Amino acid sequence: MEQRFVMKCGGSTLAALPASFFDDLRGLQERNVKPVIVHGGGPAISETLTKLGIESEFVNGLRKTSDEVLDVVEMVLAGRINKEIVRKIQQSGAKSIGLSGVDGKLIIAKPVANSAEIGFVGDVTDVNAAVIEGIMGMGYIPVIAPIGIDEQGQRYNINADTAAGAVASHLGVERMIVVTDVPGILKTVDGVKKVLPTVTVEEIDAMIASGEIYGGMIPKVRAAVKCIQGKVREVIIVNGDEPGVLSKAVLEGGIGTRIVQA
Ligand SMILES: Nc1ncnc2c1ncn2[C@@H]1O[C@H](COP(=O)(O)OP(=O)(O)O)[C@@H](O)[C@H]1O
Ligand SMILES: CC(=O)N[C@@H](CCC(=O)OP(=O)(O)O)C(=O)O
Repeated sequence: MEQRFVMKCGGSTLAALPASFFDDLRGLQERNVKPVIVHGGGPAISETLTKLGIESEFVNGLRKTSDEVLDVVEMVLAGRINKEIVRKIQQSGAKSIGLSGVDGKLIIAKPVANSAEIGFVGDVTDVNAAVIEGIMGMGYIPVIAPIGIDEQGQRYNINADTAAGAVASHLGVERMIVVTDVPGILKTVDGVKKVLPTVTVEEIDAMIASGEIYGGMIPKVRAAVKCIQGKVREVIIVNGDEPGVLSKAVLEGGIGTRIVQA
């Protein structure tokens, strides 16, 4: 039976993902375990902004996005990064189509509550699941850049974890896998950092309050909590460096941190 999952690939790890990672992805696709990829690329956006003499500013982890910054975000995410992932998947022998949330009105967005302060940053209001399902139905792996659009045609920059969680929820997949540069959620126990195998929603709230979860991990766990409150059964946070990480996470378990309802 076909199984589907959403995979979020963070900018922290994209450049370092080995060819074997994409071979693993192809292997899953061949076993009827079908991925939908949503990617980030924060570091690459910041790098390009620096080259253009534009400073990067963040408010609670979200990039302040003027119209000028939005052009760069779209250029880097929907252009360079998106096509790089599509090329790597194709090199592994699988089929892939890259698009942004603008294409086919895939990701419908509205301004975030504090948009007066941070500009064109969006929250997802709807996902056009039929377009994604159509691409998957043709045997292609969809690769989605987190740019949203509203009914007036305005573009929005969306945090990639938030976008991935919304895609997972709207597709009603069983599982979301968040690929990043750490082996899971880390907690210091007796002075030693350990990967937590499983974390519940209550534990996450406590770890954010105590500062044990901070920075880029916050949007991940918030997106995870939101989607497991819907149809998604589990979210697994893993390190892209680990050999065979995807098939282990999907088929075997026992890797990374699983975020579960209770
Ligand atoms: N409790 C935690 N466990 C692991 N990583 C954490 C934790 N709290 C914060 N982090 C940070 O979150 C980072 C991953 O988020 P981020 O850099 O935004 O990655 P990505 O580009 O993959 O979205 C880690 O490299 C780490 O610095
Ligand atoms: C609103 C907002 O902050 N958007 C992010 C989108 C990219 C992203 O989320 O990339 P990572 O997954 O690599 O962090 C940004 O502009 O950096």
